[in-house]
Amino acid sequence: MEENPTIPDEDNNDNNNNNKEKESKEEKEMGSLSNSMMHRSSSRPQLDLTGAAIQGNFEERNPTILLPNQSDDISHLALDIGGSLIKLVYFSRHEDHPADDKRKRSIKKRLGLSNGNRRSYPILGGRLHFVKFETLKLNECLDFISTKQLHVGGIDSPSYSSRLLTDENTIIKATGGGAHKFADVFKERLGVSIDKEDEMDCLVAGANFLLKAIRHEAFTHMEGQKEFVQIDHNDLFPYLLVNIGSGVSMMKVDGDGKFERVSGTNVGGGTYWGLGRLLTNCKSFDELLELSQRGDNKNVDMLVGDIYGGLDYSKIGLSASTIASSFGRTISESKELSDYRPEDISLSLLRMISYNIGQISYLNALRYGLKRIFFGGFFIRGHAYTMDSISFAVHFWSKGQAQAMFLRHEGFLCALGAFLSYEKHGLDDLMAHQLVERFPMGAPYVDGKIHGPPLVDLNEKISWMEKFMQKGTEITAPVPMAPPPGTTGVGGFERPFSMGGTLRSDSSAALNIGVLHLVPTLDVFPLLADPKTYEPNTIDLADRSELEYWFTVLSEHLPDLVDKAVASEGRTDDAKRRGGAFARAFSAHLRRLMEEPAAYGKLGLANLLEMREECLREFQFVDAYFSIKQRENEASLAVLSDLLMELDSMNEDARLLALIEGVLAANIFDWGSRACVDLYHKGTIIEIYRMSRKKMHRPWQVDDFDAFSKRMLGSANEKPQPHKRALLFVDNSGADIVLGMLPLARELLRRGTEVVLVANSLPALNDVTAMELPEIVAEAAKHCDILRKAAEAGGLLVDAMVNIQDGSVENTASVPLMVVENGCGSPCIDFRQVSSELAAAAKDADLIILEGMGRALHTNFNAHFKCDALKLAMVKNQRLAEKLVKGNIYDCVCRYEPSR
Ligand SMILES: Nc1ncnc2c1ncn2[C@@H]1O[C@H](COP(=O)(O)OP(=O)(O)O)[C@@H](O)[C@H]1O
Ligand SMILES: CC(C)(COP(=O)(O)O)[C@@H](O)C(=O)NCCC(=O)O
Ligand SMILES: [Mn+2]
Repeated sequence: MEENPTIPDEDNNDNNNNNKEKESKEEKEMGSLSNSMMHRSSSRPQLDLTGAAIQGNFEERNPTILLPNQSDDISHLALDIGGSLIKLVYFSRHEDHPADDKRKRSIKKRLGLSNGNRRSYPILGGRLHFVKFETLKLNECLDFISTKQLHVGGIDSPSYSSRLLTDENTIIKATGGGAHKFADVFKERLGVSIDKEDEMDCLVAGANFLLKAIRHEAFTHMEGQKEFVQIDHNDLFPYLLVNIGSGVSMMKVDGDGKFERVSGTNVGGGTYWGLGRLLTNCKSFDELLELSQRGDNKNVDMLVGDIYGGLDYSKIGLSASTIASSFGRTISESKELSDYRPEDISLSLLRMISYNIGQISYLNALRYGLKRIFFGGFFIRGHAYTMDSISFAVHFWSKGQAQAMFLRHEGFLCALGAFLSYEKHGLDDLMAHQLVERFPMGAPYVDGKIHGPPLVDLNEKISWMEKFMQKGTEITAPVPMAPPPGTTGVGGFERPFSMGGTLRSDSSAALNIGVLHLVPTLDVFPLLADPKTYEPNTIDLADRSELEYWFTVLSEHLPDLVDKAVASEGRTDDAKRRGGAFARAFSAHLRRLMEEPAAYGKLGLANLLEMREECLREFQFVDAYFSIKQRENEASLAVLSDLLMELDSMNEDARLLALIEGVLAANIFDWGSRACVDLYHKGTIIEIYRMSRKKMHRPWQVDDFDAFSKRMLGSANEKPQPHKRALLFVDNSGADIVLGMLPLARELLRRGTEVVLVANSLPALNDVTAMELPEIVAEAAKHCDILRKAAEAGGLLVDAMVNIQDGSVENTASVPLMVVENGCGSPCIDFRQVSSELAAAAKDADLIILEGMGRALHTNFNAHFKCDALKLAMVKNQRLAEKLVKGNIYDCVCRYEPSR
């Protein structure tokens, strides 16, 4: 029986019929602008609860709940049934109907993006889930598969109706010994046939896929430090792959499908767990591993010093603390097993096995001249000390020539390989930029195991959260450590680093993998100067003081955010409960990341800010700032014509300056900044905007305005060509977009530059979304002919679009103003993963303008582009201002970098 309370398996079991009803009611209430956004949210998986029944004993803590009519996902499943664990990889695709609104259709036509010019993927977006069970508990695994109906149908099944009955011919790919051993059980229990795939083929296919497709898959782990390794696809082979499962396999991998099993050892994970269980009476693997964390193996191991009377054997380079013989000390004393501490036994065993595997691996790497060794298999279990021990052994025996690397999906290589062996799924072509890993409340906390039945609805997920978080705080508390043992190393390795104070409890920090979202429509932004070296984050949270600072900022902002989110849904009881759950979930993620910053891959500030938005969505807050955004848009639109008149009365030079000032001043409307939110209590939107404009004195803290102005306006005797197309990455709603970016867009249009407004695909804080923009532009166009004509030409005005049939007829009176979505739902932007429409729009662009702190400072401040780039932002945080621009809060950045 698992210790943990019932927990969700992933992020896809969280909707219910109530929410469907709620959404449709809100859709009506909120009118057309929100329509399509709501649609997005309802594209989340829906659970059909009709006919749901509790199966088995009602008294049981975690009864299995059967959902006979569950029609959420169409799934595809592959298994690796090993000697110790069953690993399951399954794919889910919810019936997604991406809003095919007019804007999208029109922009697709305009940019020549038809569905036909991309390759067609049988998997058009979906998610890969990773789950494991103990092989001894095969029944739990079968129940899980049958509850989730994973064995029914496949990715090509058109609908649930075709899945009602198990197809006699349903075939599931499986590998591992159990694929042979348990084939009959699968036939009997689930009515499916097992299609056996070769384990070694799968192992290598899985490893190659992960190394190619997941950006932060491989890492080194030395002396407690985890560091992700950027793998160059062209320089991956050959390598040694060591899979430490129950037993150990060592493969020399020369390419896709090209490998040889060069060695192995029978002393592996099964040995540690089996022998450990006999010697310590532990009831679970994790318990055994946790014991080792408090162990001191010098009580069990015979050290060089024990043999040499406390002296080093320096002639052959062995210190007194070197283990001469694992468990060797137990022969010389007349002690019983019960006289030894289980902690010491567990540690001694763990080191014996890890060193042994490390050494054999190195010898094989040496034998075949391989520099890199990747370690996989669940023996490693993301355990810091195990990885340190293996790394040490490889480093020690190779005298620093070889390096051990580990894989985040360590134990799932074979299962993933089996999954990849299905033909036609198109997965093998997926690239890193088409995969987004998310860490819903569940995945990181369940350790890939299922501790109870899948949750039926969001309500249940929230209850679980309430229970689990209480327990979770216990679990995530630091483990009290015994004083670090002094003399337990192999030559010079006095003690493994991770045994020191920073050790975390591994019962909460087990599998650091999330759910892999496959998004084939994502692209690398084509205007990045060098995609290979591009790093979006300006702030690296590997720096402890940065992490602590931003942890505090985000934690302090949480109550206000919850309040906004709950208010955005009318403060209903349901919203309040979800708000509480969101706060708990996000805090838990923050705590987890404070414990181990690299737990979910390389961590930058942008990842934290995105995770906050994802967490809100997980608890079905569609748009927490919806009404605030509307209010600010209205207030700003009301004064737009006055502003435009004022601008039009200026000469060209003064106007350009006023426009840039206007963008910087209006960037103050940021509901993500603590300082700004405090300001809003002090005046109306317009008052604050005026105050902000008044303070816009040049020189700004970063001030390349003159260079930009020269490029735009030239000098008296030289008038430059206008840019052909500008991409304006817009930020916040209200004054920011209406009084800042739209007037700037208008100026560019007036000068004959096509303008593409690039906005978020999904809401984040008070950022304006691509869905909302056409309506805002339409309103603004009422005050301005330039905007109207350009918006018409760009197919943006709905009325106009009706007349010109989907915007296909060009209006030659003006260069077009267009809107594209960026593919993100975050206040920041990662240019390695943008929407295909943005990538297409970028093709003809020769100017990009990034606006706001999220997109121009937290991310991309140091990014280089192939075209001219202008980065505009007000720094709304004191510490960032000091660090980044050696200035103060409310200073401004106008950074202009001509094309490279
Ligand atoms: N929860 C667990 N239960 C049992 N063994 C575990 C667990 N977590 C990690 N392990 C370790 O992982 C090993 C199995 O690794 P795995 O890669 O799944 O191999 P196999 O395919 O042989 O089952 C076990 O022998 C044990 O050392
Ligand atoms: C979330 C944000 C990046 C949004 O800024 P924007 O891109 O809208 O200019 C920014 O508000 C932020 O960094 N806030 C946290 C810092 C603070 O509260 O001081
Ligand atoms: Mn913003």
